[in-house]
Amino acid sequence: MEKPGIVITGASGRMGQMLVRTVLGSDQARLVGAIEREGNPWIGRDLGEAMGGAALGITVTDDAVEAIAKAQAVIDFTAPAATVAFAELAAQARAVHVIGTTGFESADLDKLRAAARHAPIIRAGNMSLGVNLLVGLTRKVAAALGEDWDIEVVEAHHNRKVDAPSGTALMLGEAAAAGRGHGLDELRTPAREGITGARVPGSIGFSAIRGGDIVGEHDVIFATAGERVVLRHLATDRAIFARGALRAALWGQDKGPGEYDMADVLGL
Ligand SMILES: NC(=O)C1=CN([C@@H]2O[C@H](COP(=O)(O)OP(=O)(O)OC[C@H]3O[C@@H](n4cnc5c(N)ncnc54)[C@H](O)[C@@H]3O)[C@@H](O)[C@H]2O)C=CC1
Ligand SMILES: O=C(O)C1=N[C@H](C(=O)O)C[C@H](O)C1
Repeated sequence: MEKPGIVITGASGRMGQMLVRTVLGSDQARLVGAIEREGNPWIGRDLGEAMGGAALGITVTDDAVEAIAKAQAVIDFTAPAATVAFAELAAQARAVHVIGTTGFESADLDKLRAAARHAPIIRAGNMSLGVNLLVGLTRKVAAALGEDWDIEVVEAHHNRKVDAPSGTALMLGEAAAAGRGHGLDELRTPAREGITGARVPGSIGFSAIRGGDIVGEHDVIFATAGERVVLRHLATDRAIFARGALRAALWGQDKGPGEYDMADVLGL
């Protein structure tokens, strides 16, 4: 059987370039297209040359319709509005859509759900094995510890990140809330500033640090009188996310329409 053809969106971005290298290094997939947004200086250039290497014979395009029409999978780490538009195109092409983009509003998620009626969508705020394991641990620890244990999620990222809390922090917060039998919306504390009043028992708080080139760090802190438990994941290389995304694209090849996440891909 022919190897699945992969199109990468946001190809000039931090994750886009990592994904290009990851797919090119795989013997299980073919890179068949690279998409960037209109006006991006890479448009019309050979992808390999734009990345500072040898020509690859793939021209970076802003014609997403044409590029996605020839793909079996789209790997997409861009921005919410772009991802919603790509989801419609991937659905039309019946291509697997792997979404790493974070920062969605609930209206965006409704549109992704609609697109997933036609083709598989695999979406996760973090594609790494370690974080997806940590999600399960967080759920268990939250369930085991009573409400006298306060839960705080602290995340740190590079100074170019545009959304907060991170997608990963929200995954961890959702897992903690689920461990306590709630949805995150019921327990989430708004960002703190000024006279906030004392902590609401049972609530889940989030803090975001932005600086330098931090790839991604997440702590889930369980704090009670006299002791703390801290669950931590440190990402030091974006390759972990790209490897997870490619694994998801391959896993999705024989799946029917629907919404999936990395726990499905990893069998967790
Ligand atoms: N789920 C995961 O494991 C991970 C998720 N992310 C998320 O991926 C997203 C991208 O992150 P970075 O690569 O660091 O950002 P970036 O800013 O370096 O790259 C984003 C790229 O998307 C392109 N883009 C934006 N709108 C577009 C459009 N309409 N059409 C085509 N291309 C478009 C931009 O031109 C840019 O090249 C963020 O939401 C981030 O939070 C990042 C790392 C891991
Ligand atoms: O923007 C990033 O860089 C990252 N985004 C994801 C998130 O929002 O959690 C995953 C990772 O932490 C890197």
